[in-house]
Amino acid sequence: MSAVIVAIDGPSGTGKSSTSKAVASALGLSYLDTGAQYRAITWWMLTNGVPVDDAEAVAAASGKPVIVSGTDPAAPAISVDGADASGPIRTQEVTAAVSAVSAVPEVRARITDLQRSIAAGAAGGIVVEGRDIGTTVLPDADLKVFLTASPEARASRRSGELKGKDASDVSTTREALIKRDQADSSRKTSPLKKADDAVEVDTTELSLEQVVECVVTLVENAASEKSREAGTASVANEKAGQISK
Ligand SMILES: Nc1ncnc2c1ncn2[C@@H]1O[C@H](COP(=O)(O)OP(=O)(O)OP(=O)(O)O)[C@@H](O)[C@H]1O
Ligand SMILES: Nc1ccn([C@@H]2O[C@H](COP(=O)(O)O)[C@@H](O)[C@H]2O)c(=O)n1
Repeated sequence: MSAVIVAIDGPSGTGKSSTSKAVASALGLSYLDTGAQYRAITWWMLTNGVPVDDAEAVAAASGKPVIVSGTDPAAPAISVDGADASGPIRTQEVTAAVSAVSAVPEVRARITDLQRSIAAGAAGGIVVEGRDIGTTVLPDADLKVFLTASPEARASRRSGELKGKDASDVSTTREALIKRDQADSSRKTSPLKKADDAVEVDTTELSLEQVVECVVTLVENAASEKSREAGTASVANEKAGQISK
């Protein structure tokens, strides 16, 4: 399969991470969780005493943390200043603060550069998931997918995940998801938005396996199309070369 760049965006809890990891594993592609990077910078702000609601203070500190993301879908990794951050970035404290930090333009500029350089280095192709991948980070991606699901389905999936760890009930989880989506959709810089040329997949009534199957097919079709276009271009170049001889 040719080295495809796949952008998967959508609101919280629609299945972006689960789907992206499974699709990347199935097709031998790299994987990048961009939400983890925004969580990592937020965690750094919190642990270094930067007031996360003070956009100027966040902007001034945004160049300080060294964030390194792994791209193996079987073992997604993220470190901040050399320390493994995969656990700490999933706390409720980080989840509650991440939308404020990710709305700061200086933070987005820095993380976007990082994401583009990781995607450019993925020689075998990559699945990149987030909120603004299709619209801003990789507007020339070979395939853009926008996952959606009803707030009820998303809340019930998340509550199932949190059982035993957190007292959140479905309705509290639902309100928190909606609040985060509103903040992410209404920020000025690169808001959460479906790209005009993205394929929308409503996962409300689908199992994870069905979503993965659907996206794998979309990626395979995009890869075939890319190979066909590359073949057509090389034949055209060859003909142009013969004519100019
Ligand atoms: N189609 C599906 N059916 C049932 N459960 C699903 C489906 N897709 C994902 N899930 C489950 O829903 C939960 C949230 O999925 P996931 O973390 O992949 O979503 P996400 O869009 O990446 O969320 P976030 O943006 O908040 O990180 C997980 O527990 C996952 O196993
Ligand atoms: N491309 C992205 C990805 C994420 N964000 C912000 O990070 C938050 C956490 O994302 P998760 O996928 O880990 O839940 C998210 O709520 C956004 O604020 C972003 O801005 N752009």
